[in-house]
Amino acid sequence: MRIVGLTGGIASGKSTVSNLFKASGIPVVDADVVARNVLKKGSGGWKRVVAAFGEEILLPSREVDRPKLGQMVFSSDSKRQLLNKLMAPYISSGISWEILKQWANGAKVIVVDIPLLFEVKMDKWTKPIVVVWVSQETQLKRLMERDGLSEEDARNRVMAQMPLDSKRSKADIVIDNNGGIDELHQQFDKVLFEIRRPLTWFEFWRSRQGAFSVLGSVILGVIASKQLKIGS
Ligand SMILES: CC(C)(COP(=O)(O)OP(=O)(O)OC[C@H]1O[C@@H](n2cnc3c(N)ncnc32)[C@H](O)[C@@H]1O)[C@@H](O)C(=O)NCCC(=O)NCCS
Ligand SMILES: Nc1ncnc2c1ncn2[C@@H]1O[C@H](COP(=O)(O)OP(=O)(O)OP(=O)(O)O)[C@@H](O)[C@H]1O
Repeated sequence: MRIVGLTGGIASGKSTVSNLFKASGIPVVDADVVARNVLKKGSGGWKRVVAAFGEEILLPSREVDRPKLGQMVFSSDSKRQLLNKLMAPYISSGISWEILKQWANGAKVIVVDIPLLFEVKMDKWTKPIVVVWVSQETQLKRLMERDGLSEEDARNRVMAQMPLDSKRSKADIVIDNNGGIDELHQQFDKVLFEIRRPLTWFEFWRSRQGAFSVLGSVILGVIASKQLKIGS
């Protein structure tokens, strides 16, 4: 199985690109969705986060008040690191579980959309790595427009992540998303062509079909060697 890493910065356009992958029939594992499930009321992650940050981060429904927690952690490095530490094991096991489900479905190519791919060192599990890049100016503008944030809040969120230029330098494929949607579509078509190339042997063995082929060959080998022993 080919596990493509899709990353970038906040509001650089990852979800826009991952929607294009989904529309092309490629399954996408979305780390933000996994992280949201980890914070659902009553879950293990919720309990740890509430114990550490206090009940003031809860809404009357006892769900986490996400904008409030976001305000706290994006304006304080230590609080953000604490939140990351508490949620990391739940997020990584959630992502692994989602990948396993795609493996069991027989998927040959999947995309894992992880904003913090490099920061949480999951880049070693994904190849190729696609980085959706924009200039900081475009990033701030789109972030403020999409989330209705002040420039200061938007800057805090951007600064909470590894600089996009560093991510760009670690990419196998860069999508420059400074232009309009049509330009993005043109680049996407080339990326889709790349990631649909035939699997390498390693990727094939890592797929369900490959694992079953290896298992089948081992079983046949054992049967054949037993037959040979009986015959001799
Ligand atoms: C702080 C929270 C509650 C704010 O929720 P909110 O709904 O406002 O934002 P959302 O989850 O949609 O995230 C939006 C974007 O913020 C960025 N972001 C989220 N968490 C972090 C973080 N810990 N550090 C840096 N950037 C982050 C990502 O680019 C993400 O795509 C939420 O982001 C969260 O639980 N973050 C910690 C979990 C995490 O690390 N998520 C990233 C998945 S790898
Ligand atoms: N090429 C583009 N031209 C104009 N607007 C765009 C383009 N690409 C994305 N956008 C807009 O920019 C905003 C951010 O895009 P998107 O939500 O895909 O980013 P993201 O990287 O997934 O963000 P996050 O890290 O917060 O999940 C959205 O409002 C989206 O509609």
